[in-house]
Amino acid sequence: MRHIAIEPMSAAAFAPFGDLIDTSKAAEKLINQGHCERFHDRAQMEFAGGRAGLSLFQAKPRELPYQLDLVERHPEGSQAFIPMSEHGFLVIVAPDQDGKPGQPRAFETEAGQAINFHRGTWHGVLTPLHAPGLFAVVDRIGPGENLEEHLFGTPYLVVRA
Ligand SMILES: NC(=O)N[C@@H](O)C(=O)O
Ligand code: NI
Repeated sequence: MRHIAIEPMSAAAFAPFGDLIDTSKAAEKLINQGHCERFHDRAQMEFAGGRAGLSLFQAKPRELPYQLDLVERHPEGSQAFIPMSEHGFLVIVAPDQDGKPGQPRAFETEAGQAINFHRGTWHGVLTPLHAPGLFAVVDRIGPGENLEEHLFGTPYLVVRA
């Protein structure tokens, strides 16, 4: 089985696929009488022909090595995964190659980080590595199909480098 080594997550490495959302860059605003830093407007979200939806996902934590059988994409909108617990999680993406996913890449976030897949980005489904696996998800609610799946002929195995 082909291996994918987990890469260190960074905004630059993830930029072709989406936004890494965290507090590493200084807050733009100090609000609430100085009691709160606002890390303002940190994701490029799209909800073509629909609206933004906020859902909770209760996902089963996975073990590493992780067998990757499938990636998917949302042609009409972005999708943000926001952990509701202080844990990192596994993020898998792939470039598009003529309508099919190219070589997948794997990242592991740090506690306190969220991600937003840009519209149409090939990605693995929500993959927690720690319980409770509870996430807020912001994505498109609207008419028409917004899910395209690709099953790999041969699965990949995601491993720590
Ligand atoms: N299908 C769904 O609601 N979730 C997936 O899009 C996912 O990326 O986990
Ligand atoms: Ni998705």
